[in-house]
Amino acid sequence: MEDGHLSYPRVDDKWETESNGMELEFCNVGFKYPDTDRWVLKDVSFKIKLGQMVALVGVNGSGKSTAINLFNQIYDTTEGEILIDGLPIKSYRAKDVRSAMAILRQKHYSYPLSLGVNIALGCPDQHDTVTDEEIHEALEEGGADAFIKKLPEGVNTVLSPVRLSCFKDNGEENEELNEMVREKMKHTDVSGGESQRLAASRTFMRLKKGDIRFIAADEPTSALDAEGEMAFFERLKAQHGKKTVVFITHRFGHLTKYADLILVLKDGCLVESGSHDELVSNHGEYNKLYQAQAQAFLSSDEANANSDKE
Ligand SMILES: Nc1ncnc2c1ncn2[C@@H]1O[C@H](COP(=O)(O)OP(=O)(O)OP(=O)(O)O)[C@@H](O)[C@H]1O
Repeated sequence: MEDGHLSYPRVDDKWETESNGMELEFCNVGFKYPDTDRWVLKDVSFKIKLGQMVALVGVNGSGKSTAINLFNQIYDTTEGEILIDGLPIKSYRAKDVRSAMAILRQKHYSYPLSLGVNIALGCPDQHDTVTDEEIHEALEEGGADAFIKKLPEGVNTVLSPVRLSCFKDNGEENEELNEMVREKMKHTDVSGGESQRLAASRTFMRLKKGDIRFIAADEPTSALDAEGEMAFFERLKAQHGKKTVVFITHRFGHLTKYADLILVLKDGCLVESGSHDELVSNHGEYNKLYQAQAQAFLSSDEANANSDKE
């Protein structure tokens, strides 16, 4: 992709003072992954205002994560364009725009370094100036502090160490030293939910440093227990009005009801947009997905009455 020449954030009159988020606009965006023929996004248009909290919903494969990949300039649009703060995304230096974003993805990786360093790497440019206190705060915010305290080596634990081998001068492996290294390099397992808490902590660390204006969270709580999910949502809600937040979720409830705007994707098309109440009363795709979950909490009489209404 060609890099732009403008620095971000913009430094002209209006945008210099407007630091409470990032304005994002999709203008008739169409997208096919490289070397494929299928349109994954088709003629998608929407605008997200500064400081808004937006939910991106839709069934599996509807194109939600792809939209985040385009915000983050992992790929270029095939058709249409994306505007940031009123200008085409391509006119800015990609590094500047990415530095203003914190993206919490579905798949996250742990580097073969201590947990503390993994969290500090939330801000790669400044990881060596991060203090122990900041790491502990980020772990608390991501809900990872309790399980890390139980690990014998705490924040110094290395989850997946690199496998090392020791050789003698003659090129044969040195079994005695290998045994010592194996002992030191023991693999520590964490659960799916714990791993998600670590990824969230890395994102909260990123929010502490630098000028982050946009947060995207792709199914950030899919593996969390109910309490962990609620705590994470509260942390995210605290950013409302200060940063622009987009989250992808399959769980309809707490955060979707609170969102300023819900965008509903189906087969790569934006089929609905509005608030929770508006979309429920539309009786369209959102309501169908919402009711599928809500029915599980209703008594059988209420559920029957609802299905009669549909
Ligand atoms: N790298 C890729 N190359 C080709 N096709 C891809 C690639 N990544 C995703 N796709 C396809 O694009 C479509 C949209 O995928 P995407 O991950 O955006 O959906 P999603 O709505 O986020 O799904 P989910 O709810 O399952 O996470 C899917 O059909 C998927 O198979």
